Amino acid sequence: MIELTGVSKTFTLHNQGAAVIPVMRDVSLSVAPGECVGLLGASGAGKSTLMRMLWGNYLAASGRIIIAGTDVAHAEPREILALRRDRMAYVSQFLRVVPRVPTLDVVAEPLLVTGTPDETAKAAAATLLTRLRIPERLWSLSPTTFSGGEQQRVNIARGFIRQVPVMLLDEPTASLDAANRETVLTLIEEAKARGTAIVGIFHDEAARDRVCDRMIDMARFAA
Ligand SMILES: Nc1ncnc2c1ncn2[C@@H]1O[C@H](COP(=O)(O)OP(=O)(O)OP(=O)(O)O)[C@@H](O)[C@H]1O
Repeated sequence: MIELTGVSKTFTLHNQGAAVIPVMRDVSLSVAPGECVGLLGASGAGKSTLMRMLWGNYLAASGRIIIAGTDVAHAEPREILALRRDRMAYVSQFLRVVPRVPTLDVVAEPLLVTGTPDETAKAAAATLLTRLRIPERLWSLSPTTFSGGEQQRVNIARGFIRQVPVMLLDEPTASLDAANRETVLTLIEEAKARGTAIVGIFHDEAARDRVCDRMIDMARFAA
């Protein structure tokens, strides 16, 4: 479902004398449907960079990154957008939303854009918001003023509302209390059981031990 072959990445700092920073080289990795792979490595090892490459935000200097049939290392922007719309979800640590859009709509949006009827999408959003303990009185408000943990749960609800073949998770349990952390780990287990291939960064070791089938140490790919 996710297949990386010979991937390398360098950054060129054009505003600093075109300094070249090699970040990783020769990354080969495959993640099967239903498998969860955790990225390990010291700060600066390239975990976030790899996630951004999988998401199609950063180009690779070389290699192939095949995700659910699309080579994101070489795809046209419209192919990347189609992949994100239909086959891949990214739960980042931070919620980025258009101001004034109600929480229920923020969560339902990934379903609405793929043609799910309004009522069905909002019912699915309500179910997830309930599971993640966001009080109903907040659903009609924009999440921009929510607490860090509330925003993270809205982000998680939005990420898990569709059943997609590939998910990227960036510290999905970082600012959560025990009960919500448990819910998120159950959501991850449910996604795996449905066949979703997952790559994640988990600083929470117990969470990592529970949901990850394998860990990949980015030190292996140091450039
Ligand atoms: N946009 C960028 N431009 C230039 N260099 C970058 C950019 N993004 C990341 N880097 C560099 O790439 C290296 C890897 O960074 P990255 O954020 O992927 O590490 P990380 O393993 O996720 O670290 P952390 O655990 O601290 O988040 C760092 O040396 C960083 O300075």
